[in-house]
Amino acid sequence: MLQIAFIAHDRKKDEMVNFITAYEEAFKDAKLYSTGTTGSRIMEKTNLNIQRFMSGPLGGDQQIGALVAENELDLIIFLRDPLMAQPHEPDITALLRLCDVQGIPVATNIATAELLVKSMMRGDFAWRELVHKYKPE
Ligand SMILES: O=C(CO)COP(=O)(O)O
Repeated sequence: MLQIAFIAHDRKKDEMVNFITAYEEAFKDAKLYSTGTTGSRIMEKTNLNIQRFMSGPLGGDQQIGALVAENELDLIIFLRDPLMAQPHEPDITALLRLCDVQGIPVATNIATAELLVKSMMRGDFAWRELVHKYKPE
């Protein structure tokens, strides 16, 4: 089962909710995670069940980062706000760095998110199942 995380900064939350609503079917068989407020907003508008972590500024990005460090996540959709400074910028940078360490597909804008989700729907993420299967203990 694919494991996916959703994160959106405040001014990107509507875009995230609209996107997930449009592609809800594609996410229904995955194990889903999110930061606190993003997850609440998505669950209000969809039937998806999401395991929510802390809100981003309170450590949610770091909690998702811990899953990335263990190579547990297969896809991250992280709609960042490029025009607003965040108090927890170091956490955001750390999360994206860990995605690069593990080679995890991560979308930071809606155009990339759409391409990755379409690719996931086609089955292009099968290699991630192998990552899980052969992960060292
Ligand atoms: O700040 C965030 C990610 O950096 C998102 O956190 P929330 O989903 O709790 O708003």
